[in-house]
Amino acid sequence: MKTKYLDLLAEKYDSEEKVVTEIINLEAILHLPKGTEHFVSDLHGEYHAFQHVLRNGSGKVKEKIMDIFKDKMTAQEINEFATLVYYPEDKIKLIKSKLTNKEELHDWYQKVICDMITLIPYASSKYTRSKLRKALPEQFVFVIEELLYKSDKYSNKKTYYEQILEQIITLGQSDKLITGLAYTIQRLIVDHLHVVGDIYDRGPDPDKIMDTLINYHSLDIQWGNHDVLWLGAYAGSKVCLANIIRICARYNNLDIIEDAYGINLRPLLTLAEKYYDDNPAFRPKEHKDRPLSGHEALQITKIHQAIAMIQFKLESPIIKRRDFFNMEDRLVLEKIDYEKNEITVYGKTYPLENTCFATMVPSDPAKLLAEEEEVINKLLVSVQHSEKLARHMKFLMKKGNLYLPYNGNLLIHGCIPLNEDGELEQMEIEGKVYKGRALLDLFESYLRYAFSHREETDDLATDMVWYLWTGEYSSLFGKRAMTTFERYFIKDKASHKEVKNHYYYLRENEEVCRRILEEFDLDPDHGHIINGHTPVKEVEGENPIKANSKMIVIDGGFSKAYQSTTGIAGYTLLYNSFGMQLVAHQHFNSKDEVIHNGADVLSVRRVVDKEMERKKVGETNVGKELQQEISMLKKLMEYRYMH
Ligand SMILES: O=P(O)(O)OC[C@H]1O[C@](O)(COP(=O)(O)O)[C@@H](O)[C@@H]1O
Ligand SMILES: [Mn+2]
Repeated sequence: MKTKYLDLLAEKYDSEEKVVTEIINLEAILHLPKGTEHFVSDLHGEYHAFQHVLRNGSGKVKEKIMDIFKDKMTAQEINEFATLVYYPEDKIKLIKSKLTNKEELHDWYQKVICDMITLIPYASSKYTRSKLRKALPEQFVFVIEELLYKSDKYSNKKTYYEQILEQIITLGQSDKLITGLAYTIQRLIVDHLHVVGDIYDRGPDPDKIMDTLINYHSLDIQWGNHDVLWLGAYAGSKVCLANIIRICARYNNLDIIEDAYGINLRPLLTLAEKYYDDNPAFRPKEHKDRPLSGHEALQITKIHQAIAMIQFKLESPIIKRRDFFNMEDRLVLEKIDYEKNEITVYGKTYPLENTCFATMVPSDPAKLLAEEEEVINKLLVSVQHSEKLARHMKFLMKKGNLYLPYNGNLLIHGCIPLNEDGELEQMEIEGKVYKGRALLDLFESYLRYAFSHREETDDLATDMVWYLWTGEYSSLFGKRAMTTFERYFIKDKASHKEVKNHYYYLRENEEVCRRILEEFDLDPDHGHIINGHTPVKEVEGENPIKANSKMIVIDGGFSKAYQSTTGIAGYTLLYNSFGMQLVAHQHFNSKDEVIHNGADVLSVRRVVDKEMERKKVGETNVGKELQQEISMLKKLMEYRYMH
């Protein structure tokens, strides 16, 4: 090892005692049980449902409360207390509104603070004191530590402790303290969060989810195809940009574009008003909590058509300049017989309905009108100048990857493209053939390049981002083609079918999963593949745990739009030192219902895997890093102090 590095390290550890203390500390941590990992996916803008799952730790918070208080509290009291931990601000307000006098409130404060102080040591029993300290509300660390570590063996301090509590209450600090402690408990119960893709699209509040994630203590993200679409838009892909606006229009979510991200839709609206009218195929989806006036609905219908047509036109030149995308079938505008109003795709001819081709010149159907070009260019400027979007996209890049090997498992939103024999599918890019992990690494490097060269809009890297959204061998999409055009304009549903990559059938097979794990240098005896992306249809009896538990699919549909297909409201996964558990969530109605009725989402647990022996930090990713630190410190010890 370079002595220079050791000299630098010695600046931080400038005494023998400091080195020794750190080695002892790290060695000891390796023997603590591993922290709880929490996996979620396909959040699709459903901020409230996500918040609930995050705050209740997929049921873990209540479980810990039960462990401690089941003999001391009624079921009703446990519910109330759990709700307080999930939503402290709202619950405190509600309780206060019900209490009639100061004494009652005083007693309530006293009891609740004591209960929380009782729960915290249990919730933090896997952690070092220093880690617990970091999780405590900063302004109250001293007070809380006094209460947490109270020892009154000699009965000298009884009144001292009582006084601390009394002063907090009389000085009006209880609400703040209880709120802080509630968040401490949430944080202690989940050590690390994995978001296995698709934060964006369909639901109303992806931006709020991003803000939550930015403030979360520890997480990683595996991008989904919808996240990549947003990254692509920000990175300069006009076709990705057209797509995100189209999807927002379709789901009546243009507020995200206009209000949340401050992107100006006026030029698009002007164009839309000029060329389009009502059209049943483009009316926005209805939400019972966000009703639209007739006028608003009509406006969105027009915008939806305008941006969809721009999208289809923008696809054409990319398909033509990138032969190897192998997407000629998607040159749909050029497959239309404009006289007969029909289209021939995949060898079949269909009549078209609900067409809106006012801006199209049949002799050159993919040509953007000057007005359309101006609109999309202005939109791009607006997107790339949104401060909030910049913040969210940069975070998505910083915490995100296409896939992640973590603690022996492979986390990936979509798939590893396979051929029908279960071999890794090959793709030729710029004259070289790639497959498996190498293909994914290349995809990721293109995305990162495009992101850091936002001014380049038609280069290979930017086109590749769109390929990740919709290409046959994209690990995020993994279907033969996206039939968006057919879904709008062809009645026959057979034309809407999107043929899935073999992966989605072969992943039922243990051997296939084992080989994929090996491709990523993971141990097939212990690892699992964790996927999102394809809604698991519980109603039809589909099992999210596949291939003898090697494969777990956790897209149960947070997305309200998909809940009737899945029959549940999302899966999440927990992985602690005892093993892995899948949690199936029932419909989440509203936060208010939880706060008022203590009605928690009922969740059903299924054990995926049990550890034979409790797993320790030493066996985890973090443990490996700590071991490296220890070995450095030992070298420093020899070099500096052991002569
Ligand atoms: O249900 P919608 O919103 O029309 O979206 C359908 C489209 O979404 C996709 O399923 C992609 O989104 P997912 O990643 O959520 O599956 C496409 O394959 C399909 O064409
Ligand atoms: Mn997806």
